[in-house]
Amino acid sequence: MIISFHYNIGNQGIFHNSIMFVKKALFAVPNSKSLPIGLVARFSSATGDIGVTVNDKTGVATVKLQRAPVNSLNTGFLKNIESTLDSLEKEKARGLILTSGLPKIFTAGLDILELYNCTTESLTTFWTQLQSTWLKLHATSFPSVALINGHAPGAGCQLAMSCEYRIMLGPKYTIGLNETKMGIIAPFWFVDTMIDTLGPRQAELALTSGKLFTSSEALKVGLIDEEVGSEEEGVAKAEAFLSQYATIPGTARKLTKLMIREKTISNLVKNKDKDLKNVIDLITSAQVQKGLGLYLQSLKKK
Ligand SMILES: CCCCCC/C=C/CC(=O)SCCNC(=O)CCNC(=O)[C@H](O)C(C)(C)COP(=O)(O)OP(=O)(O)OC[C@H]1O[C@@H](n2cnc3c(N)ncnc32)[C@H](O)[C@@H]1OP(=O)(O)O
Repeated sequence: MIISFHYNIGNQGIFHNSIMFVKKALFAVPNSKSLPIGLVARFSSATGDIGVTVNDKTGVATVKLQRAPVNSLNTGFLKNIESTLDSLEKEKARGLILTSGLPKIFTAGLDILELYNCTTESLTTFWTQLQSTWLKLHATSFPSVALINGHAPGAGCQLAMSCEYRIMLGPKYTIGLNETKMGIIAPFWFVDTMIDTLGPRQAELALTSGKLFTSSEALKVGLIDEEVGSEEEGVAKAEAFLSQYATIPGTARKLTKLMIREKTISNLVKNKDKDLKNVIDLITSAQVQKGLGLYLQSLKKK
């Protein structure tokens, strides 16, 4: 049986039971409103929706990001993602498939509106939430797969790299850390994650040029693990990857993962304040604000 719900941890919490014969919801939904089974509810919200579907045979949760138009990551949406991960940890999920519920976009990365014309206070709230959400995703106790079913620039690539396995739908979409193209630099923990994923040589080439890789280029350099031709194929491959862990003792698996990721995680944990200061200094500078304004305009002109 599959248990599915949709939730949004803003003021308008949603519990959307779309599948009949639900015996019990596996996950507690903070601030949620119960709705009659079968009733479809949609609230548009600045904090986005997260659709969670749990396969109760395997314990694997599929988490679909849904914040139209491009799943850009603002404070509320990041908080929503973090709360979802907390629920999955609490309920001892056996695996995560992180994907998008929108056509063509995995996530467009950071919401540039959180960076443009921001105050030091709003940027601090935003960036602290980003650090916190990323630390949760990077250190999940359960295995994670990013099913990249659309473009994944900037922090979209960062979220994908933090999953343990990446499957990307080809051939139309791109993925990468494109910060230098925007005249900004990737934070050191994005850089660390890319070095962990690609090795220093390919990471340097990718980061200095702000390269957005096609799926086949990404496969070649090891930014993704598999390229697929359809979402169905992607789901099947993700499930196959996760199924190998059914027979591996969870604690041994988790500790091994954390040992490998420890350096990158503790680099951020120890240097959170320094990271925040770097971001505030860079993002609030007149030059970067001008560049971000032009970048936003260029996106809107298309
Ligand atoms: C010292 C450390 C400093 C740290 C600095 C911070 C690090 C940065 C990490 C980041 O993640 S920065 C963001 C990186 N992302 C991008 O550059 C993506 C930009 N967007 C696109 O390339 C395209 O929009 C797309 C994702 C390929 C989708 O293309 P599509 O043609 O489908 O849609 P659009 O018409 O372009 O966009 C629709 C709508 O969304 C707005 N939008 C797009 N991306 C963003 C975004 N990241 N943030 C906010 N808004 C975004 C776009 O302007 C359109 O708006 P409207 O015209 O409909 O108003």
